[in-house]
This record gives sequence, C-alpha cells and structure tokens, in this order.
Amino acid sequence: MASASSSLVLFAADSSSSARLTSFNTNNKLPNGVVQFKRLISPQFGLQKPKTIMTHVSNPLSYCVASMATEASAKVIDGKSVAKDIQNEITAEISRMKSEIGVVPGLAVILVGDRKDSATYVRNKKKSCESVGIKSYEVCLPQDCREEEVLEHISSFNNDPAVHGILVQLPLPSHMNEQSILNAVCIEKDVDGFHPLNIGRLAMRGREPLFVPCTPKGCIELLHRYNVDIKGKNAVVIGRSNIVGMPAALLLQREDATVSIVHSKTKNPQEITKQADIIIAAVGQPNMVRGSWIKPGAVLIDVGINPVEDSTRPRGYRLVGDICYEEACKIASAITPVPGGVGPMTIAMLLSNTLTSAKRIHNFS
Ligand SMILES: Nc1nc2c(c(=O)[nH]1)N[C@@H](CN(C=O)c1ccc(C(=O)N[C@@H](CCC(=O)O)C(=O)O)cc1)CN2
Ligand SMILES: [Mg+2]
Repeated sequence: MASASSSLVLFAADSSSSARLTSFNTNNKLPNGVVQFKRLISPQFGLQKPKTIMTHVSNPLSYCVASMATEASAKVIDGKSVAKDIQNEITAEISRMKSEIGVVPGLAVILVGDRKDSATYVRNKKKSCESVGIKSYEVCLPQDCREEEVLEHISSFNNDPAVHGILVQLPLPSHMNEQSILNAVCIEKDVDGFHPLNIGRLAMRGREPLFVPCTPKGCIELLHRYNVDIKGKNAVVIGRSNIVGMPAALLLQREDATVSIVHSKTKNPQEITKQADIIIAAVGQPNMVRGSWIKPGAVLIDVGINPVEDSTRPRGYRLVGDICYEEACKIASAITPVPGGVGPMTIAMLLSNTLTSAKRIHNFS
C-alpha cells in the first residue's frame, strides 16, 4: 500500500499486505531517498518501532527493505514443542489401541556402519518409541557387511507380524545399492515412505501413498499447526533430494501451492526465492539463504542441520540451518529454528506413520 508525499512515493515493505503507514516525518529526510517512518503497522510485522525504509522515487514499484531489517519480527515455529504435542496424541492413541484390541505397534530399524550421527538418530528413534509405547526392534550391522545381509533382515521383518514399520537408516555405506534396499521393504510397512511405489503415488493425482516421507511431512504439519495458508501461495523448495526436497515439492503441490524447485544448476536462485510466500530449504549448505533472498512476510522452513566449527561450544561445533537465521528472522513472518525446528518433527512423523501402519494392518480406527 502506498502513501505519497510531495517529493517521495513511499511504499510499505510488503506491498501485497494491508501494511500501512500511520505517520511519517518527511522533515526527517536522509540522503538517497531514505526516509524515517515513525510507525509501520502490518498484520505480518505487527506494531513496529521507527524504521528506516529506502524508497526508489524513479521506480516506486521496486522497493528495497534492506534497512528495514533492524530487529527480529518473525514468529518462531517451535518444532520441538509441536513434536511433543504430537507424541502425546500418539501415546493416547496407542494406549486406546492396546486396551481395545491388544495390539502394540512395532518398529524395526536397521543401522549399517559406524556413522555417529546415524547412531544418534537411531538411538533417539528408539527412545521416542519407548516413550509413546511403540515396541522397537533394532539390527546393527558393520560397515563392511554384504548387501544380502541387509536384504535378509528386511525380508524377515517383512514377514514378522509384530513389526508394522521398517526403516533402513540412511545414508548407507557406498558399496551398497540404496535403491535395491529401499525396494525390498514391503510398501505396507514402509514408514519412511521411500519405496518407489509410495513416492510414485505421491506424485500422482488421484492416488494416495500409504506413507509420506517423515521430514517433508513434518514440514507441512508445522505449516498446518501454525495456520499458514498454502493454497495458491508461491512455494519454493531449495534442494531436490529423494528424501526431502522432491517429496516436499510434491506435498506442497498437493496442497495447491504453486511450486518452484531451486537446485544447484538454478540461475539466480535469489530471484526465485524472493517471490516465495513459503520457502522450504533442504540443501545442506550452511546459511545459504540470506536476508536479501527473502520476501518480507515469507514463512521459512529450514531443514538444514549443518555443523559449523565453534570453539565456544562443548562439542566444538554448533548447528546452523540452510537459512541465515539472524538475517531472515528480521524479514520473514515465521521461521523454524535449527536445532528445534524440523528435526524433532522427523521423529514425530515416524511414530505417527508407525501408528498409522499398525491401525491399517489391524483394521483399527
Ligand atoms: N531412513 C532415514 N534416514 C534418514 C532420515 C530419515 O527420515 N529416514 N532423516 C535424516 C536423519 N534423521 C532421521 O533419521 C534425523 C535428523 C535430525 C533429527 C533432529 O531431531 N535433529 C535435531 C538436532 C540434533 C542434534 O543436536 O544433532 C534438530 O534439528 O533439532 C532427527 C532425525 C537422514 N537419514
Ligand atoms: Mg531431517
């Protein structure tokens, strides 16, 4: 929304919202067309303290908000707390199922190799299963084991009626064929949603996958629980991995967003992200998305979990996302932190998929 003075055309930062200037002081002129506003009110930014906004008189439609980024205004999307709520819901459902039909859901996890991060994720999955009442079964195989051994374990879990969900922790050692291993999990127990039939169904209109991959499902769940409208919005997914970027784009499309995918060969990615109402960043590049890439008021979901050296931390590193949080939180309307954003949702969605599987197999609703 614009407001005109004698020499300057003034635009609120978010021209698509009903942002309005309640008062401004044109006496307070600064060089190069910079004007200090006393107050800016917008549904997305809330009541703001005095700000400096740069305007381009010659081309009023191209507004610049660089200097508006003076303080945090984004709502923090608290994945840790939402994941806790979901785990409580799952606990209640599992207890109802156990008391009504005497079934306890079971999840089998296969870990191959000695990656510390994978071992941590598997340990956390096991702990979370225990806390909601899912029985977990774990197989740990050495780094140099044969692919056939993994396939044998999968086959045995496929045939085990106590097991309702099976997952193979990724990444696998490089001598293994990841696709043949994922193909071996029967689709009715594919709680990671990585089987090509489940992914194929996700991509098809009018077809439903039995399971949706946990991290992208968690991203959409966060948007829903924070009442973010998706329908008709411009959504940009950064990254096209099989386990996050690609299924996230398919899910957003199913929610009637207009979806673009930015990847390593995209030219001028910031021109595309600047149009986005919603960004899901999943590239594994620390702080890649800068403040200048973001449209004011955008909702940002950061899937990146990147360790960066930090000698002040006990572990010698800290985790940062793919989005530069310090810059982005001043421009976005909502943002997930790292850690504590999408990560905890991945495990919550795994528990949810395992419960769904047990209910479906036992015809319990
Ligand atoms: N078979 C699978 N493999 C992998 C998946 C997956 O969904 N299925 N996803 C990731 C790893 N992952 C779960 O497996 C996972 C990653 C991160 C988190 C998490 O809670 N992260 C925390 C930070 C953790 C830390 O302090 O180190 C956070 O973001 O707050 C949970 C699960 C790859 N492999
Ligand atoms: Mg993840």
